Amino acid sequence: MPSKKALVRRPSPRLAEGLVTHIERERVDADLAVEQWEAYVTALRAHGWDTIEVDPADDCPDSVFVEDTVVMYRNVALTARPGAESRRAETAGVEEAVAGLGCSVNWIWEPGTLEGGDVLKIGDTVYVGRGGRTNAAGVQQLRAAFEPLGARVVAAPVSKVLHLKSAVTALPDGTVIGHIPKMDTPSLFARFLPVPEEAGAHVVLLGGDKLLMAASAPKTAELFSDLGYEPVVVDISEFEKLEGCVTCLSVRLRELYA
Ligand SMILES: NC(=O)NCCC[C@H](N)C(=O)O
Repeated sequence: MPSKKALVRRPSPRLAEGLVTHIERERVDADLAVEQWEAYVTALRAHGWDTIEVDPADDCPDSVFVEDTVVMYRNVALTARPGAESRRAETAGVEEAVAGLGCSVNWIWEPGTLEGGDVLKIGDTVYVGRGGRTNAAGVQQLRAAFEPLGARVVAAPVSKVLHLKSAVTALPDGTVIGHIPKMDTPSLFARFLPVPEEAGAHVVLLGGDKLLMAASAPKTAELFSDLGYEPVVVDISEFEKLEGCVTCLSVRLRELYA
């Protein structure tokens, strides 16, 4: 039986100090951010996901972006080693949470760096973005951790956006979706559908035809509806000001062993 659990982490009171790399800093409304985060968690729960709150990391401004701290493959959790030093303290609480769920835990070690936002899984293919936050040693360690378990790891250069999944994610049938101006190498993906908005490239698969998407991609939501999908739209404007997207606010655990 596949599991439907998702890790989430409440925003830090220091959220507004979060990192920005590829965009201009804008003022973040911390209260609105908490409301948006609660609505995001509610949307996951409404679609059958059992959400598990990782202990908050109030001193880490970017800790709400929990996806970056761990990568799951089957029952194995690979604890990330963020390329952003200010984010390294985030991993301890997440490691505790996944160990508590019975996962086997593995680590990215120095000199490797890797952030979960750079890892896109489509079946047993694991795409990994080599860019500002994930280095070559991180890619090698990801291969060493997951290829013996049956994964095929494909590395993709990322230079225009923060993470691989800022540029591409995938539909339930495995079609990769991306906004071409933000992609380095669209030709890497055999079955690819371009989308008209940057935020349209980000979907969280909720199950069946349902796609969790940001309100900032209305044209892409229309495109997906027209293709027979059901967009579930959430406003995450305050997280987008910090280069966050719908994927980065949770880690879905679909193959727990217990
Ligand atoms: N996976 C993601 O899209 N993570 C977003 C992280 C945003 C955060 N401000 C950062 O720069 O690390």
